[in-house]
Amino acid sequence: MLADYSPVRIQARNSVVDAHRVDLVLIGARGKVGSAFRRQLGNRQPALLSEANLDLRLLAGFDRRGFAFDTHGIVPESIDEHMPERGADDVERLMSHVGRHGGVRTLVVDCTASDEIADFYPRLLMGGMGIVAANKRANARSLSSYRDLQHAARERGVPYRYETTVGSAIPLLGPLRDLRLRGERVISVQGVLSGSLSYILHRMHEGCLFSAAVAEARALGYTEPDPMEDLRAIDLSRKLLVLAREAGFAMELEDLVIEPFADLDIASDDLIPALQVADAGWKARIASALEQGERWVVLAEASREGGRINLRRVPAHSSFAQLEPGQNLISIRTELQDRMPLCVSGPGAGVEITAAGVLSDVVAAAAHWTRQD
Ligand SMILES: NC(=O)C1=CN([C@@H]2O[C@H](COP(=O)(O)OP(=O)(O)OC[C@H]3O[C@@H](n4cnc5c(N)ncnc54)[C@H](OP(=O)(O)O)[C@@H]3O)[C@@H](O)[C@H]2O)C=CC1
Ligand SMILES: N[C@@H](CC=O)C(=O)O
Repeated sequence: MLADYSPVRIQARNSVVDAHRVDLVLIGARGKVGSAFRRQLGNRQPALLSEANLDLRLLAGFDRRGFAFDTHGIVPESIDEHMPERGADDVERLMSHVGRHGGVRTLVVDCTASDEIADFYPRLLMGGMGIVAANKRANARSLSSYRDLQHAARERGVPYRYETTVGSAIPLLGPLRDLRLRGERVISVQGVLSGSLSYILHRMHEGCLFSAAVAEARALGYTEPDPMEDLRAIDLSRKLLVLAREAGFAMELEDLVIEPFADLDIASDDLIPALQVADAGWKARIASALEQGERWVVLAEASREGGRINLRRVPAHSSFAQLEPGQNLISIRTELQDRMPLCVSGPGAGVEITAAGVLSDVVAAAAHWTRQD
């Protein structure tokens, strides 16, 4: 039996006796998105109980360093730097505990950027647990492993949602799925899909140096834990792969032609000073585009034939050049929406907005799951 480790245990909730309970296990509990998610969850728990009859309990939260668990639920904001150290087999024991409690639905919320955690997904889904992920890794592996996850979720009747993995909280993957369910074939997707690169380019067009713009994007929480994943367009290629697959294109990473935004080999620790070598080159490139009435954008696009990510000069009046710093814009062409493609836009990155998108996924997953009672 697992010991209860929680720093603060919640009070018993007797007011809504018929509430539908869903337990949450939060991974990456003290990361930027994970922490914002906990704050937002804590704020919304009473309203979700009284207005939506949903009793969302944080059963456990952990990261690489710490681990908290309580069968009654943890006060989300109470997870902090004093969380007990994680033991070697804590996670394994938590998973077996959850597995034994078949009556209570458990949603695992992945706010990491970890491959190790993505490795767990098949087991979680097959074990009857739902998943909400901000982590893109699992869906950006081979097409067959992407399909296996979809299949496992369907077969076990458990939710698997990852709306924030493309376009942060912009409703994109859900509407795309709806289009396909009603039989509308997607022809192509095209857009500015990276929040950090959108921000960095915007700031450079305003006169900011490249290295300083990257530092700002990192400080604002727009970049990946390793910002080189954004600069090399690795994160963006994961997003494009997920978007293309959700659009119905049978795409592998090898089908994408990827031009890195900045192809530098730099470790995360000394990143900003090392990036200064590229400042002058970027300054000249930006000046030359502006002189011609153009702006640089990083566009990602995919169709059945393949996909491409590249840095392009576009007229300054074009929609892709007019975006706010960090904004994304995605244009979806379908059989019925070809001449006038469907366009969605909004903040493409940011800690609070991403956490809000994760919370939306959690609420939607829990509401849908418990409706089956
Ligand atoms: N920021 C944004 O705008 C958006 C972010 N996302 C995604 O959200 C995710 C989180 O980003 P962010 O919060 O900025 O990242 P952070 O680096 O701030 O947080 C990552 C968290 O994951 C934990 N973690 C890493 N590996 C493991 C592991 N093997 N086991 C358990 N915990 C682990 C870390 O714990 P520890 O500190 O102990 O290492 C940390 O708590 C990423 O996948 C990102 O792509 C998605 C959309 C937008
Ligand atoms: N690093 C990402 C954040 C969201 O996934 C980006 O820049 O878009």
